[in-house]
Amino acid sequence: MEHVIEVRELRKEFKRLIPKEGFLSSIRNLWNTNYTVHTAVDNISFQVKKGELVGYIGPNGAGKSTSIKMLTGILVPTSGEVKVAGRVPYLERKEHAKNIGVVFGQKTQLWWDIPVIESFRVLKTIYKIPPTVYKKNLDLFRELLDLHEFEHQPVRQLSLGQRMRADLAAALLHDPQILFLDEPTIGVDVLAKERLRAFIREINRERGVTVLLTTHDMTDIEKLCNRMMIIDGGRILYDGSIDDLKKRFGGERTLIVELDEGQLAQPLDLPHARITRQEGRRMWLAFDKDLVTASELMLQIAQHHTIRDVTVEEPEIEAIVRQIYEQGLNEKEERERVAVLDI
Ligand SMILES: Nc1ncnc2c1ncn2[C@@H]1O[C@H](COP(=O)(O)OP(=O)(O)OP(=O)(O)O)[C@@H](O)[C@H]1O
Repeated sequence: MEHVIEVRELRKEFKRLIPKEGFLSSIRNLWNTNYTVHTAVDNISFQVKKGELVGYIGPNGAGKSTSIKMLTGILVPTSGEVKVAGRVPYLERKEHAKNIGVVFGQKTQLWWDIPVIESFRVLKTIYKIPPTVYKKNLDLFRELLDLHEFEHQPVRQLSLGQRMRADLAAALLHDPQILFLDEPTIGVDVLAKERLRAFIREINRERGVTVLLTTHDMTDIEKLCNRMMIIDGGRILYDGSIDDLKKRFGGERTLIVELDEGQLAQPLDLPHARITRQEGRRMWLAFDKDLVTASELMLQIAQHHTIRDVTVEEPEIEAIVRQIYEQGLNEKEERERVAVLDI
């Protein structure tokens, strides 16, 4: 299958000034040539197939925005290769722009003071969108995103959820093959999030638009993506399916059993489970699913106890990801490599 994003050994370093302190420091800083070099993206490699919807996650400062900026052509890499739809983004910015749509949740791409529909018309001219394509897309986005509610209002008057809907539509008017979404659900309420997710799913499935989604919201990832990449300290720590992530790092599941009154006096003898919590007649039993299944555990308990109710809790993706960030961060501290240059 065709790869629409190809990244090989991609690296981005930023120079940071080491400020001089003391007498006349602000003036002396004008001639300051002491820098530290910070590696924001550290030789990452990955490929994305046409039509994939990939989650790109990582803690603050991990290198997500820097990588997205290299993929969209805003930043020039320090070294390595990047190709999007067969083009090198920073070398062919104009042609590249026709292939991609970009939404930054924190910052609108629309003009603040003019009505949304006028911004769309400007984009139609900039991207030379044929009238039939423009009309077809606008009609569809009006229907899917209820744009008519606010399309004649200037962007500055819109709620955050409305603004995201307008930004999503704007990013897709020119039929791009690839959509980069940087926190598209940030700050919007639960219902509005659902609506944005439904739209992203629709354009991915129905139009085959490849999506790279950056978010801190694990529900976005669970509801939208099959594949997830975790970046930290500029390196990719995980690249695979969410199911595999749960299998590899999910560790324990929990069986919650509610026993009949008066049975708690008899101890539970379960070699492959341990009690992690108890409230009244309810017990939380952690178990490794590779050693014992939930139904085997229930049978073992039922030999000596009467079970009134039972539920199994899956490991939460949020907790797994938190664990990976914590472990990753420890490693990162060990390999902190900051070279001081005196240019
Ligand atoms: N223009 C710049 N100059 C110097 N350092 C930078 C610059 N842009 C980013 N960095 C640094 O590079 C690292 C990666 O930043 P980046 O913005 O890519 O992180 P992120 O994963 O997008 O974080 P967040 O989730 O907070 O948006 C950070 O340490 C950041 O301070």
